[in-house]
Amino acid sequence: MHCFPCFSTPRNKKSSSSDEANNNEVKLHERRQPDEAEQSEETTLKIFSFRELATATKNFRQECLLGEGGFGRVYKGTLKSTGQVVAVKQLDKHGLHGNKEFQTEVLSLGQLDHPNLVKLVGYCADGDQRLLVYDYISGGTLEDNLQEPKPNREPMDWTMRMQIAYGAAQGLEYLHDKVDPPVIYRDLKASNILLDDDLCPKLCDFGLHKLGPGTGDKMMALSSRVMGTYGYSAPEYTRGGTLTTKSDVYSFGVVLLELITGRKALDTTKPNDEQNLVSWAQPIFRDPKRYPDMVDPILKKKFSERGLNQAVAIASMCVQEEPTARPLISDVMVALSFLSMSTEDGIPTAVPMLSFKDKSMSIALSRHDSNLVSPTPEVATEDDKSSTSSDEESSVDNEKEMVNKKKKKKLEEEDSLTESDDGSDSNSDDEHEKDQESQPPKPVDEKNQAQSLKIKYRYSWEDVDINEGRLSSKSSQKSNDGGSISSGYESNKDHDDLPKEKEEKEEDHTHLEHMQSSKTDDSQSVYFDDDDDSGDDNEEVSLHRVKSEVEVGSFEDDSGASLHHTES
Ligand SMILES: Nc1ncnc2c1ncn2[C@@H]1O[C@H](COP(=O)(O)OP(=O)(O)OP(=O)(O)O)[C@@H](O)[C@H]1O
Repeated sequence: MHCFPCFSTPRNKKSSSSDEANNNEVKLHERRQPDEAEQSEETTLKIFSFRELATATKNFRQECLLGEGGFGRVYKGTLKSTGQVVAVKQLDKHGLHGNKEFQTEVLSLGQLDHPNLVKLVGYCADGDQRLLVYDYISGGTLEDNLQEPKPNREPMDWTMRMQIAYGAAQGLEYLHDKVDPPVIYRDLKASNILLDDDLCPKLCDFGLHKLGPGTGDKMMALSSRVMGTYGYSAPEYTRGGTLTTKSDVYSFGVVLLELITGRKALDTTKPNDEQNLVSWAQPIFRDPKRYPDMVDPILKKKFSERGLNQAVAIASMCVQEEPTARPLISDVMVALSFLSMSTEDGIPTAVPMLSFKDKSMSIALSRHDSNLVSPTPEVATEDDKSSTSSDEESSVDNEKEMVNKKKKKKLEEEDSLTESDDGSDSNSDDEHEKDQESQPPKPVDEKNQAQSLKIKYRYSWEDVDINEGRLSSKSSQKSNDGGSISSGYESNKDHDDLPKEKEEKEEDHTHLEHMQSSKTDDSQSVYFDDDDDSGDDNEEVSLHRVKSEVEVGSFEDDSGASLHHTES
């Protein structure tokens, strides 16, 4: 897959020179990044004369016209000085800012720099002409690629679609979280996502209005004309015009749905009840058995059930009516980073819930994938609900005993296998593991999750290296056989593997602190919370190279919560 190189995080360059104009260029200091307050960046925007751009676009000839949008016409051009191919956006004159305002806005746009954003190369403010010059992106829009695939191009497969979603999420995450003040996109849609020749997505048309500082949920008042496109606009925005970063998350959810289904956000050629993609999808969200039916038929069922379930779970979270219920784009991005990985068997690795800033994403995904949270019935009993801490200690002893018994049994089984296998057992573990991984995920009994106090879980963690531009993963499980633990995590593997794997993987693990499991009022929910105020550190760990042993305590009930929390 060619797409990953452009997904890497841009490296910040240190600024050394001044911001004064130099040789037809304006040098500026980049907006401060929140995590690098003392570092400033330098970016360069070219100032073009109208004549230069007229030459580049053959005098804005019709044959160079790429299209026309809400802000004006866009032409393809070639800069005479450098030979660079560009897209020149000639802004409609009516309602344009004055020169100073325009420059201020453009200069701040020029500071935005991310591999998943179309780069602003320069601008022209000549007389009453206002033009923006962007890198030309040759692969067309996502909308065109989905709706009218080029004859010489294979239709986008499932993994490619998830990679496009992942790239778009990265661009949006940059605007929301890495730029200060955050930039609300306002008009995210499939026709504003351009694809390069490698199908790497680039968001265009962002930030054409300056946004004020946010409070709370980065709520920002809409100060200028209403934007957005029907079918993509969040309901709160359509109703009252209030824009937040969560409005962008809604639009992103619609784009993700388009990638999954191959349908348009709004398609007036369809029957009434199918015209609006979100309205059509809502009842299906509640019925996972119907998920395969919503997938783009062009994919010919070439997708994994787990990947589909999780992608639909993410999309359905994003398009929730209530903005605060929608996930953060950073969590969406993390989830998609896992769903977009190519694996040998085509089945995406399970998403480690530790990666998320917000619990809601873990909950939604765990409902769709027993690899994330899967209770084992063997130790969960009704009586356990009223257990005391001494009960729990003895339960730990019982668990240890059980683990030891299983370990013994497993060793005996392996011995007999070795004898009968004539030395060919070197691969047997791998094969055994593969067999188990290929098993369909066990359904999650959510009720049982919430009620059981002595649920044992094992956690399936991933080893991810996003920084190097490639994503690799391996799964491992680990249990706890010591310490006052009353619960752990469970993957979709059998418990029988547990002790052996523990021995094999133990030295690889670093410890992730302060994980809790709690029961909430909502009997459907199991929360995995980060108890540490410095949660960001943990997120940082999980985003980059996650090797963690997770140990989980449990709440007894809502009233007399007895939280057990052990670090080892
Ligand atoms: N940097 C670019 N490289 C290549 N094509 C581009 C570029 N920017 C815009 N285009 C193309 O120019 C056309 C007009 O784009 P523009 O973004 O102005 O409008 P739109 O996305 O069609 O509508 P809207 O204004 O509602 O977003 C589109 O077909 C778009 O794909």
